[in-house]
Amino acid sequence: MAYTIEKNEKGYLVFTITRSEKRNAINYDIMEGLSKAISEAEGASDIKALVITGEGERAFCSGGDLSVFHSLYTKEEAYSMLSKMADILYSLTILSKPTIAVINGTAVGGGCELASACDFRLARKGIKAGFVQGMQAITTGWGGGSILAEKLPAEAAMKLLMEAEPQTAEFLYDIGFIHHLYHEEPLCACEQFLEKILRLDVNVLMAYKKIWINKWVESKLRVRIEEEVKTCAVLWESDAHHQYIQAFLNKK
Ligand SMILES: CC[C@H](C(=O)O)C(=O)SCCNC(=O)CCNC(=O)[C@H](O)C(C)(C)COP(=O)(O)OP(=O)(O)OC[C@H]1O[C@@H](n2cnc3c(N)ncnc32)[C@H](O)[C@@H]1OP(=O)(O)O
Repeated sequence: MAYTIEKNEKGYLVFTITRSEKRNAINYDIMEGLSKAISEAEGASDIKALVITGEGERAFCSGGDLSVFHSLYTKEEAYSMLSKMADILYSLTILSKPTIAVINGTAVGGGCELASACDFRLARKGIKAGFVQGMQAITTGWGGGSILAEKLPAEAAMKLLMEAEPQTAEFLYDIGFIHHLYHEEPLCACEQFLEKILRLDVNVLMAYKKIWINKWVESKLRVRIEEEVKTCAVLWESDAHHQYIQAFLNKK
C-alpha cells in the first residue's frame, strides 16, 4: 500500500505517504488515499485533527509522480490530473477540523502545495522545501499557489513561488510558513504541538475553523484555484516543461 491511515488514541488521524523509495511522490493511489483520509477525518466524531506526513527521513513529499504524469502531454490531459488533486487539496483546506503537515524531509513542488493546504506546518530542522514548479516552466497546479496566498503575506508568498527554489526550514519558519521546528521523532513533535489543541471539544475546534472556511468560501478561493489549475495545464504543454520531466527521468 502506498499510504497508511492510522487513528491515534489521543483523537487524531495520521495519513502517511509510504513511497519513500520515490521520495513519497504523489500518484493516483496517494490521491485516493488522501481523499479517503479527509473523508474519515471529516466524518469521525472522535477525530479532532488530521495529520499528514511522509515515510522515512529523506522526504515529506516530492510532488507529482513524474514517472506517471510524464505521459500527460496536452493541456486537457494535464487538467484532468491537476483538477483531481486540486479538488482534494481544496477539501483538505476546508476540512472542518485542524490539519497539520509534519514535514519530515524534503518537500518540493506539489509536496509544498500539500503542506500549504494544511492549517499548521511542522518541519524537522535541516530539511528543505520549495515550490520548484517555476523552474520546470509551470506554476503550482494543485491550488497550492492560491492557498499559499491565503496563508502568507503577498510578498512572502510571491517570493517563494517566483524564486522557485528549496529554502531551509529555518528560513521558512522565519517567514511564517513553518510554525514549529523539531529535531525529535516526527509524531512526538506533532503530539507536543497538538497537546493544547486536543484539550478542546471538537465542536469548539470546528467552530473556530469555520471562521476561516467562511472567509475562503466568501472570497471564492475555489474559483481562484480553478484558474490556477487551468493556467498550469496550459503551461504543462510547453517543450521546456516536458524537457525537464524527460531530463529528470533519464538521469537514472
Ligand atoms: C502541480 C504539481 C506538480 C506536478 O504534479 O507535476 C509538481 O509536483 S511539479 C514538481 C514535481 N517534482 C519534482 O520535480 C521533484 C523531483 N525530485 C527531485 O527533485 C529529487 O528526487 C528530490 C529533491 C525530491 C530528492 O532528491 P534525492 O537525491 O534525495 O533523491 P533522488 O532524486 O535520487 O530520487 C530517489 C528516487 O525517487 C524518485 N523520485 C523522486 N522524486 C520523484 C517524483 N516527483 N516523481 C517520480 N519519482 C521521483 C527518483 O526518480 C529516484 O528513483 P530511482 O528509481 O531510485 O531512480
